[in-house]
Amino acid sequence: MSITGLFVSFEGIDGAGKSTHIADLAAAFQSLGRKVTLTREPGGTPLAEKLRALVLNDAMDPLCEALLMFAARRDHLAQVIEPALARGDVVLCDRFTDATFAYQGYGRGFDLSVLSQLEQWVQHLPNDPGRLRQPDLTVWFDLPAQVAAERLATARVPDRFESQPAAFFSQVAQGYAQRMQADPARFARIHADQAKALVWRDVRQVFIDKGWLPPESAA
Ligand SMILES: Nc1ncnc2c1ncn2[C@@H]1O[C@H](COP(=O)(O)OP(=O)(O)OP(=O)(O)O)[C@@H](O)[C@H]1O
Ligand SMILES: Cc1cn([C@H]2C[C@H](O)[C@@H](COP(=O)(O)O)O2)c(=O)[nH]c1=O
Repeated sequence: MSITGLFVSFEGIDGAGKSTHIADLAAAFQSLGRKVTLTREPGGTPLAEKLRALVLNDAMDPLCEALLMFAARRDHLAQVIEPALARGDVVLCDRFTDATFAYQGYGRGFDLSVLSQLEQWVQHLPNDPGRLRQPDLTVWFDLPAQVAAERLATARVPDRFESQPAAFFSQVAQGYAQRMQADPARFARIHADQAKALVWRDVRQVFIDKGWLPPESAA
């Protein structure tokens, strides 16, 4: 019997708490005997990780930034995501294309129609060019920009994005809200301004409601 691959992306402004919960989700799926591919964007392949280092650290204009994000995504899809889904893995991806719309589109103000065109070019399915690869589920960690800034203040040295002002992240958050409005069935919005244990409870519940994880008592 073939197992169907599952593609889940995690989104939110920097410091929203994605990484904190992705590893626990991976463990929950592994305990069910599922093979998990844990990955991130930009990044996930040797080439895409090099592009990540460039976009996170080097000054560039918004078009260059958008092109590098999609170039990294193209390699990531071809080398990691599509093969993993074909094997039947659960792919847990820290950010995907919604981040490009939210950060480059809403944050930087870059033309959304150009981003849509790049999305068509990069994400068409290998065996069905008329369809785009999209996550089966996108978990959006929604956190006020000010709270995220406070969490990150002590956490690490900020990169090009993390050093943006709170106003930038409010625009990015608006971008995520628009993406969710355009495709509500794909999104689960998590209220990330709660204690870690409560955020985890809500994240886990989303997967239980989908029938992808068993209820707590049966786990
Ligand atoms: N619910 C929470 N309450 C308080 N602090 C939290 C909570 N969740 C995460 N944190 C802390 O906030 C910081 C950022 O969390 P995390 O790295 O998981 O965010 P992220 O969304 O992955 O960020 P980025 O996208 O920038 O990598 C970490 O120091 C983490 O321990
Ligand atoms: C995929 C993607 C990412 N970004 C930004 C968002 C973050 O600031 C960084 C990645 O850092 P993280 O700690 O791994 O979250 O990159 C972006 O601007 N556009 C994108 O498409």
